Amino acid sequence: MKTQFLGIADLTQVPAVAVVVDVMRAYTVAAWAFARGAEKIVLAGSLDEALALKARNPDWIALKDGPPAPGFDAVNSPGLLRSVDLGGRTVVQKTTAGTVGALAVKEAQLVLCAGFVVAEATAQLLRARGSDSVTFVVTGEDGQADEDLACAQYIAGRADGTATDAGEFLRRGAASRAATELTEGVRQGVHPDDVELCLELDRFPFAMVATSEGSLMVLRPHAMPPLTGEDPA
Ligand SMILES: O=C(O)[C@H](CS(=O)(=O)O)OP(=O)(O)O
Repeated sequence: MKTQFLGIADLTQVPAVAVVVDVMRAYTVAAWAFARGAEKIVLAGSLDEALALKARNPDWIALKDGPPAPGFDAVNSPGLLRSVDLGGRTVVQKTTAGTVGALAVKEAQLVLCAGFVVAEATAQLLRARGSDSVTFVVTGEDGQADEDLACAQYIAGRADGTATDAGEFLRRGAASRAATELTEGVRQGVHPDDVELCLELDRFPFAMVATSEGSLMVLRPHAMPPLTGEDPA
């Protein structure tokens, strides 16, 4: 499998297959939203768009990163979201890096959004699709976020059968600047368990697929069957 790892600003062409990685915290949060029952997540391009969508659909849950803000129902924290019942709800998510990265590749034939919590399911879906060329979008820190790059490299390895041990990749996530900022209170809208939750390998058995639905980009879970027999890696 041919792979490239690019920051959002480095995307000069529409990739055929894109895996948008945001470990801390957008796509860990998205996975938790689905685990808590959300039907779908609309990825908003701006705070104004998120608020406009919420105004048109008052039963939707508007979520943003940073501190709580008027008009929004939730923040971008897996630790805070994990106790919220989202059964059947639509979430509108706007974050600094993760949602921006997905919207930057919305023309791709296949867009997956990922973090460590859905790593194996994401790799499994890439294998199932027979993807021979995959662009990983490293969303954080202008493509330099090591938790995102580590997760992307791990998924790439799992997808092409070369990676077996997640330990070093997870250690890089734990040592990343984002982890430090979340732990030391630099970022806002944080629960003390957020870093640990973002580094839970394969917590969920689904990949997350983003598709265009009318003018919106919509993320949905894609259940993957449990692996049987030989480990493909
Ligand atoms: O919520 C997060 O941790 C970040 C926001 S920031 O880097 O703290 O400004 O958003 P994300 O898009 O999930 O990386």
